[in-house]
Amino acid sequence: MGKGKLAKFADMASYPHVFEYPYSVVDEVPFDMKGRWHEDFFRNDHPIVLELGCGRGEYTVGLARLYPDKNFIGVDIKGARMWTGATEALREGLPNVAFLRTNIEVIDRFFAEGEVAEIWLTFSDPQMKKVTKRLTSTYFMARYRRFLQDRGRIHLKTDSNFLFTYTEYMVEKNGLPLEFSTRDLYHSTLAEHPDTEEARILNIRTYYEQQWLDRGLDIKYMRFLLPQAGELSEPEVEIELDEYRSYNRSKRSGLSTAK
Ligand SMILES: C[S@@+](CC[C@H](N)C(=O)[O-])C[C@H]1O[C@@H](n2cnc3c(N)ncnc32)[C@H](O)[C@@H]1O
Repeated sequence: MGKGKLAKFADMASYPHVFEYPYSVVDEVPFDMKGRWHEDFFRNDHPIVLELGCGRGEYTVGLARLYPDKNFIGVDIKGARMWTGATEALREGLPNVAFLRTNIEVIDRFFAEGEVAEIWLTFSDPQMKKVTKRLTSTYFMARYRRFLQDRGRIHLKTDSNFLFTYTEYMVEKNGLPLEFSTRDLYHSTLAEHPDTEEARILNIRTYYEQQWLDRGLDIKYMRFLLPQAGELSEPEVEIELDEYRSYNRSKRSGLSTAK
């Protein structure tokens, strides 16, 4: 039988590579490692890559295996999910993996200016009702800028047409350099070049990704850079909502488009 939540939480509290700072304690407990992840935890100067909303941490662990010369930190608020990746990394003895359990809204409290090289957003909730909750909104981009290197790379892998379309508009409106974009990952680039490094990276499948693939949905992927210069502005566009999300989402607004 699998472990229950309490046993997972106990494991997490004892893991040396897991840092737990949910919103409720973040004001009271100082975080001494801001600006010191290289020196105090990884003990190298390799680039740091975050997976925001990592769930079970498939990308954090999968990328860490592929790139021993980079450091990976999975971030999520759900400890029982994160336990899976954290336990795998520990069992394999991966020295380049950490997990941070916190709310992404306060992510800039944990990293100093320029400390992070790349961000992965994997199957993030599209947050169709509220733009400031969307992880690719300019609200979050402004936060990422506080710790991401100039022209740091952001990867978005998603099933959501809404989130992908919104992000395309956001990138275009702000003139962010777009490195790559596809609306049907597994029937285009990867199928044509299965042996490339890019294919190895993009073939890592997350828990949510597998569920959407099983339903026959196309997986979308884009990669863009976030320069430090220039003011960011929100795109004012109406985007069609993802209808299928109503299957497993309890509340819907009844609208068919959103900004
Ligand atoms: C749809 S799941 C995707 C999980 C994983 N990336 C995957 O593909 O299987 C979204 C994840 O983001 C986390 N999340 C969403 N908003 C968050 C926030 N503001 N702060 C921390 N975690 C958040 C949730 O807890 C959840 O695990």
